Amino acid sequence: MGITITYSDHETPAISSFALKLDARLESFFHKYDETSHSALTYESSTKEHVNNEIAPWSPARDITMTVTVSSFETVEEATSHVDLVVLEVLPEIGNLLQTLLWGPVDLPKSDTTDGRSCEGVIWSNAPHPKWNGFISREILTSTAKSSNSKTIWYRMTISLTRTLAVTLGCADVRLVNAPDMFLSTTSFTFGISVPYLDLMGSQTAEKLVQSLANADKQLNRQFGICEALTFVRDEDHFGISCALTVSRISKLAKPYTTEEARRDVRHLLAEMSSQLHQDHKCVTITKPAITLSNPADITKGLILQLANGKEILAIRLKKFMDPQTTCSILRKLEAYDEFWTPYEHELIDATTNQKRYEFYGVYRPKIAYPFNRTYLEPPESKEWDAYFSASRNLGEHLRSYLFPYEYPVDRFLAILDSVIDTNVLTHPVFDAKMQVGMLRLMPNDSITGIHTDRPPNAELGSFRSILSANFYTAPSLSNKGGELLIWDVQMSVRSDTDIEKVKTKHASLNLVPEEGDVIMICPELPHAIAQVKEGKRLSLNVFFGLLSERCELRVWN
Ligand SMILES: O=C(O)CCC(=O)C(=O)O
Ligand SMILES: [Fe+2]
Repeated sequence: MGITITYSDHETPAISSFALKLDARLESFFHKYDETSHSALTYESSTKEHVNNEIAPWSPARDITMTVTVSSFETVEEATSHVDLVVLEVLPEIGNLLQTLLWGPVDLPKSDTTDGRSCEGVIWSNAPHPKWNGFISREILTSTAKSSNSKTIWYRMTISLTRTLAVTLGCADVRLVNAPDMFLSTTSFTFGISVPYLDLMGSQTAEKLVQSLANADKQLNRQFGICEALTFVRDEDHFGISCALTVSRISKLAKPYTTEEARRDVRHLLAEMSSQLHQDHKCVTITKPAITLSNPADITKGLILQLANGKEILAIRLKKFMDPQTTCSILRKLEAYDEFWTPYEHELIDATTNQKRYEFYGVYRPKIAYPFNRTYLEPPESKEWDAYFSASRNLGEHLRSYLFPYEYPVDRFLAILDSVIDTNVLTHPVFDAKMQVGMLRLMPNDSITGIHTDRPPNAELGSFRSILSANFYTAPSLSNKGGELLIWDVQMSVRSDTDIEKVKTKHASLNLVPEEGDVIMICPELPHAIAQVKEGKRLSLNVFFGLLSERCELRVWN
């Protein structure tokens, strides 16, 4: 059994001293637990690993997130025979322990019990803490699928320290392995809320905000049978207080959380907050959501159109699209061959002179893949175009053959997209040849990309109303290991360096932590960057799409 505690920011002195104190107490508890229980408990804390690592200057992370994950079962039989024991012994023990260690026993009333619409036995309580200015929410959520004889239990305690930092403590997740229906149909979305700093000066706004979110949050739980996490970010330079809210719906019916529902909930929260804060709606800004789909079949044409130009949603994540055991691990074998890789340079085009230059952003590509951006602004007879089309096999074909008998994940992804919106590999109109599809991108430890936008300047490719990109992530969970995908919800004039300079002074609107096997689609015309890789290597596979101006169809290339 493994327990991992991760802290997102060690640089802040308040956080590091808090983390070290908690570490010491937990370590001694886990040591005792090892001696008295039949199962060994391994304990890891991120404070041990990354104390000196730098946080990307624009990283919005200013909170602590500690996650305790308990997963000790390999087989259904084993899980079934132990689950009650584990739930009874381990969960209350860890939950109560963390609570007691930090603040002494607190009586959390089981104030709300609802059978929810789609899950059973949600116990949710939220209590103000007697000693300090904050609140604790504690959820025990169980869900039983009778058909598959499976049971899922979540336990989470969230502790928010008003105005200073937020902590999510103890997400103990006991999963039975034969419950694929349950996990396939879990859908969530994330959005951010921020309140301008001025309003917080000398006022009680922050406390009220916390309270109103807690109330709204309670209602959301009641309404949908969802579990959620709130994190608050204190950002003194720009926004004041901001918060990211992740809402997940657990539905046996595989019904995705629609954008309409997300919007309705955002409106609901906004109204709730405004009335409690006596504030004008305009003072509260709400960032657009990122949609997470656990089942790729839930993708729709509507979602893709909402992502176009970053107009309505900022990202679509397909969770665990690729199999870690096969596709991801086979692709990751390539990391070891230094001779396979060469620097990939990002193009920079001066908006006034139309001159291009290339800059190394810390990303490597396979030598056998000729980068399409080398052809930018080059005439058809140039050596760059010749190099792009002359290879007998392009990288996509190499990877398809390398992965055989496992599928090339881009093929399945394009087939799924094609079932909802016509999707074809772009045939270059001048060369009458198919473009390459799929670019591997390797970022070693410490690398970091600048904030950039992507749009090919070659008009002959077609007329596109929006560019989209999809990234397939092969690394084990990147959480707390850096390499987050940061997106700024700022509409740019085409290739404007001044706009990018302005963006650099702002915090990202969205900070996505890619996990092994995920695919994340974004609109790369919005400024985006990859935060510093802090551990291991970040290997991903990237594809670009153009949404045609005249027809609702996608063209694909790299
Ligand atoms: O690897 C990523 O997360 C983002 C890659 C990127 O820059 C893009 O999709 O345009
Ligand atoms: Fe990009």
